[in-house]
Amino acid sequence: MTKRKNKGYKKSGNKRNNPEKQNNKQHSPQGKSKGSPKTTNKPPRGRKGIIAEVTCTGLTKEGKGVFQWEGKELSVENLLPGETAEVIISQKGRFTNAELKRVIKTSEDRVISPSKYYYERGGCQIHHMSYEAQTRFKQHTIDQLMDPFGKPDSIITMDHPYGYRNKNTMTFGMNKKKQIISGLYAPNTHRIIPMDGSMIHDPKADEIIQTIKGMMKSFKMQPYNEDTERGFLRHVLVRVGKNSGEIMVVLVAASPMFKGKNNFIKALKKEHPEITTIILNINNRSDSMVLGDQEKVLFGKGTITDTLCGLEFEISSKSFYQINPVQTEKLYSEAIKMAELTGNETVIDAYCGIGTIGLVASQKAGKVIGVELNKGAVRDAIRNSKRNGVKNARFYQGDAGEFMVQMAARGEKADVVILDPPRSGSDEAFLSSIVKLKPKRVVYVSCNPETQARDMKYLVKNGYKVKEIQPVDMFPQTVHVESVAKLVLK
Ligand SMILES: C[S@@+](CC[C@H](N)C(=O)[O-])C[C@H]1O[C@@H](n2cnc3c(N)ncnc32)[C@H](O)[C@@H]1O
Repeated sequence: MTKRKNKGYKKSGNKRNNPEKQNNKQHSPQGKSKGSPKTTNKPPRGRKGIIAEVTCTGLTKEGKGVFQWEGKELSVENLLPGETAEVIISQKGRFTNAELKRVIKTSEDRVISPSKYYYERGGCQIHHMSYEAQTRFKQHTIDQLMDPFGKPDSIITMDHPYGYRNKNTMTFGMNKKKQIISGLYAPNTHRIIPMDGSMIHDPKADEIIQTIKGMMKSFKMQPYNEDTERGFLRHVLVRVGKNSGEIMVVLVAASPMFKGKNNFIKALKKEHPEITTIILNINNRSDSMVLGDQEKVLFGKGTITDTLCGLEFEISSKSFYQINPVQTEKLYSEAIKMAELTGNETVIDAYCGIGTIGLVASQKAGKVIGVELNKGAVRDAIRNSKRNGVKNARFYQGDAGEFMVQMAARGEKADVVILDPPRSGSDEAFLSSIVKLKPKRVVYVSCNPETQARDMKYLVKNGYKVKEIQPVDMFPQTVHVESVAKLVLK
């Protein structure tokens, strides 16, 4: 658990200016600093900007440093509260953009990130913050969002907040020198940031992806080009069973015509005998979905197995599986505690994925009913139920809201509802059915506390009371927070 301090986070407006103890170390994201800062009140249009010296007064929810400039509140990546810095300010259309040039006074919360992609971020928006400061930031975020319901507990932190992701996806492309690159898309674009790994990825998964990149040239395998719609390999997804050691590699290609397939697979297995299954996924879509519908197993059984909370789970390529298994065990244990199961209850596991929460709950419940939209995940859940010898759980495929409406219409009963919806949260059909079914307890697990708070507001208006909120740090180095809340029928 971490100490609860409130340092320089942005509340509303930009009134806070809380420079903590600072030193005068210089920190230059672009390597060099040139000349003295200039300021004018009109930033030029386009890429060239003007340089301004600013002081950071808080953080946005995306983890960007907030500062005032010419009467405007702006934000910039990689700047921390209390720090002064030179920023490059430019105008693009109606938007004023800021880019960090160099930090003049650093905060005691700043750390030298172990990532060599320090300024490219790749999803780790706050890896320049000490882990202690990250957890303070997250606690503050959740405290603010949950303010209408009471004070959340202290966030459950991770002992080793690196290398935790069990699923890595890298996109392939070509740089201007016609060299093959792999990396992550820059936020909100399809521009690839070349990276050969990340501090939060499983290192073995990164290693396999780099091997594939290295093999592409000799196998004359072209990366797919979205503009010309030519080429073959779009992405590589690697899933690692952190406890079992099993590894799945998914080659996402634009076409099923895989020239030299057998030799490629043979060579990859030779380099990485630890790979237990290889899948070819065909994605000829033009949207930003990584996986297409069509799949062919090229080697192994097409799934991996992992253990979680003492149970075994079979996972297929498209099924959701929590990406941080160490913290997932803590999260699930909180959720099960909140469910207060005595062995007799009927429990609904809504948005159940491959059945993980429901199967863990089944050991302490009378009966578990799971519902999930993704057909493959439901197949996995049924298989997982059998694999673990669970006799009191049933899994159904469908929309959780519609399923609950039908349950309510049939006058069925549920004692506890556990829901774990996607980032967009639940919907009115689902929530209004909870109100009709009247379970004694609702345990709401969420990776997006904003939509969780919105849905909890509905339940509170309609007869429920929030008893406990437990944040869990499932995504260290990023701004995301997981939260589990217990609501009881008044
Ligand atoms: C955050 S995941 C949780 C999965 C599972 N509880 C776990 O911990 O692994 C959300 C799940 O909701 C499923 N889902 C999304 N929309 C849904 C809907 N309308 N009805 C049912 N399931 C849905 C997704 O396929 C995904 O498996």
